[in-house]
Amino acid sequence: MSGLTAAHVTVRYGRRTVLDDLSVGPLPAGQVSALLGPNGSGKSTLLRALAGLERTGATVRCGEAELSRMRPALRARHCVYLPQALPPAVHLQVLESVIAARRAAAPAGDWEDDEVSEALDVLARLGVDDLALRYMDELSGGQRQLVGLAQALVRRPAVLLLDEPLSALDLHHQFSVMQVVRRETRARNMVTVVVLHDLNIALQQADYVVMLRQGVIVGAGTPRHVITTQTLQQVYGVRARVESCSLGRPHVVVDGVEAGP
Ligand SMILES: Nc1ncnc2c1ncn2[C@@H]1O[C@H](COP(=O)(O)OP(=O)(O)OP(=O)(O)O)[C@@H](O)[C@H]1O
Repeated sequence: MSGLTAAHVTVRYGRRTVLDDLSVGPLPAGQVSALLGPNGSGKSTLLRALAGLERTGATVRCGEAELSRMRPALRARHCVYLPQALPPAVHLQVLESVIAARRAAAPAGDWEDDEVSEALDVLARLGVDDLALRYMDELSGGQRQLVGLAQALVRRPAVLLLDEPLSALDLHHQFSVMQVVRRETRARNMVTVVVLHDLNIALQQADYVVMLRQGVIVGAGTPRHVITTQTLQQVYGVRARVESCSLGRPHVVVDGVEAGP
């Protein structure tokens, strides 16, 4: 079966069970899936479990490959995870950092002759090729986030896991980055999973969404199917509607918040 599936995902922090025997997927190949849910609902924990970065008894498969049986180095080649934290502000040129990421993903001796042009091309697709010769420790937070995405994309994974990749970006870059991620996902038939807070971006840019509440999946499917007045009330505690704009695209209008628990 094509796509990413995970079964029996259980994650505990100390005595606290955050995810209890969760199953998710298949998250389709060639499409962007968004993990949604309020703060603390378990999105990052689930993403880290998919990446193999949490101790969990889960079985994680991508197509025929069983990721959960792979050695960490091999799994990391299949599956690139970009954490919420920005890439470190080290004194390294942007271009070097992207080339280093590409080399880390390719087996030794399998580096391509045109790695410089490949790295520049990824930076150009994200609209930041003008930063190529700048140093990471001289960049703004948003610029570093874009370079982090370039480092992830240049590794050409089968599975791309992005934790809030838009958090430091301006409005233009939020949309342009999602367009690049969608395009790359389709072109390479990747499974892309993105943790998002912006439900309007999820409605317009994700193909598939999984909504979590307190570590439990309350809905999975197309954004229009999952993001509804009922789930917004139940999961986010807001009174809201999903309307169509003048171009017919869906967007969330919030009328108020429910009384606190
Ligand atoms: N290292 C940790 N140690 C203990 N508890 C943790 C740890 N990391 C996360 N948790 C707890 O696990 C739960 C899920 O956290 P997680 O970061 O997965 O949520 P999230 O949905 O990604 O939240 P946010 O939207 O705020 O980033 C939270 O209650 C959190 O406090």
